[in-house]
Amino acid sequence: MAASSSFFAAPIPNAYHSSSALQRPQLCLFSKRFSSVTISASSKGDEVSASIGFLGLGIMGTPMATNLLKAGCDVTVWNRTKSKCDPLISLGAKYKSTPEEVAASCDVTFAMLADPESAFEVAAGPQGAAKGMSAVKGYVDVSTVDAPTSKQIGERIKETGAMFLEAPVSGSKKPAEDGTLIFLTAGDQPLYEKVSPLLDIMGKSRFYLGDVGNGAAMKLVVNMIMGSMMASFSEGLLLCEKAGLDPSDLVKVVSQGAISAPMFSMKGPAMIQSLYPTAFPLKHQQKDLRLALELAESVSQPTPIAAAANELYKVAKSNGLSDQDFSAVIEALRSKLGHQTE
Ligand SMILES: NC(=O)C1=CN([C@@H]2O[C@H](COP(=O)(O)OP(=O)(O)OC[C@H]3O[C@@H](n4cnc5c(N)ncnc54)[C@H](OP(=O)(O)O)[C@@H]3O)[C@@H](O)[C@H]2O)C=CC1
Ligand SMILES: O=CCCC(=O)O
Repeated sequence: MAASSSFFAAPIPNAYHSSSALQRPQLCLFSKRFSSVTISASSKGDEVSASIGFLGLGIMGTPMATNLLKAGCDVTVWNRTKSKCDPLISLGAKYKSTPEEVAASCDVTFAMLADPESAFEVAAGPQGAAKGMSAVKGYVDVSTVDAPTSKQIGERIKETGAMFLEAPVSGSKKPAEDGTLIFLTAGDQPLYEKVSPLLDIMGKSRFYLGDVGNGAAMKLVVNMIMGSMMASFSEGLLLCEKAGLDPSDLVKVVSQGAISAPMFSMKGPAMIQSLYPTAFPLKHQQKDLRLALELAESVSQPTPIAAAANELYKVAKSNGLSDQDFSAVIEALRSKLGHQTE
C-alpha cells in the first residue's frame, strides 16, 4: 500500500487528538482496503475517495454534511423530511430515499438523529441502515443517545459484519458550521482510525474512549453539567433583576472570573432580551438530562442538582418552549414556576 496504508493501520498513541485547520486533510481520501465499492482513483496513487452516507439533516447534521462536501467528499444524504436534503443536493450531494439504500451505496455512514428512538429506528428499523450494511462498511452514530441504546445499535450493525463507532459531539450549531466539534468516540478502533480524517474535517478534536457506551456516557455527563449550569445562570440573571441589579453587569462580572464560560457570554445578552435563537433545542437538553439521570440511577450516583434542573426544563417544555434554544429555560423561572413559588 502507498501512503494510505499507514492511515488504515495507524496506532492510537493517545486517547486525545486535536487538529488545526492547517493539519486537516485537504481532500477526502480513504484507503482502498476500506472499501469494496470504491469510486474514483485520485492523483495520490493507491488512495481512492470513499463514499460517505449522512442520515439526519437537522441543526447539526446539515452543517456537518456540508463540511464533508466542501472538503471534497462524495456524500449521499437522507433525511425523514426530504426537503432538508435539497440544500445539500444543490452542493453536490447524492440522495437516496431510505437509510438502507444510503448504507448499501456508501463505505461509511454517519447518523445524526434526534434521540434514542429515532437513532435506533434509522439504524435498525425496517428500512434502516443495518439492512444495507455488510463487512468492510462502517456506521458512525454521532447522535446523543444513552449507552444501552448505542450498544443495541452497535449489535445490529455488527451482526452484518460491519464496524460500529459511537461518536457523539460536544459543540453546537456554530462549531458544527466552523468544523470545530469535539468527538467523543467509542467502539471499533479500526473504524475510528479510518474515519479520523473525516472527524477532523468536522471537528477540532476527538477522544477515543474504549468500549461502546463510554462515548455516550461521557456526552451525557457533559450535557448534564451544561444543563445545570444554564439553569443556575438563569436563576442568577433573574435574581439580579429582582435585587435591582443590571443583569448585563452580571454577564460582564462572570466573564472575568473563575466561573467564566463561553456559554454565559454568548447567550447571556440574548437571554436578558428574552431572545432564544435555537442552536441547541431545549427538548434535546431535557432529553439529555433525563438520560444522564438514568445513567446516574444505574450506578447509584446521587445527582440532586441535575434532577432539579431537569424539573425546570420539563416545566419549560410544558410551557411550549421545546423548540427554542435551551437558554429559554429561564422562562420557566419567569412564568409558571415563578408564580407557583411566590
Ligand atoms: N443542536 C445542538 O447544539 C447539538 C445537538 N446534539 C445532538 O445531536 C442530535 C441532533 O440534534 P439537532 O440537529 O440539534 O436536532 P434537530 O431536531 O435539528 O434534528 C433532528 C434530526 O432527527 C431527525 N428525526 C427526528 N425524529 C426522527 C424519526 N422518528 N425518524 C427519522 N428521523 C428523525 C429529524 O428529521 P426531520 O428533519 O424529518 O424532523 C432531524 O434530521 C441530537 O441527539 C442532539 O441531542 C449534539 C450536540 C449539539
Ligand atoms: O448537545 C449539545 C451540546 C451543545 C454545546 O456543547 O454547546
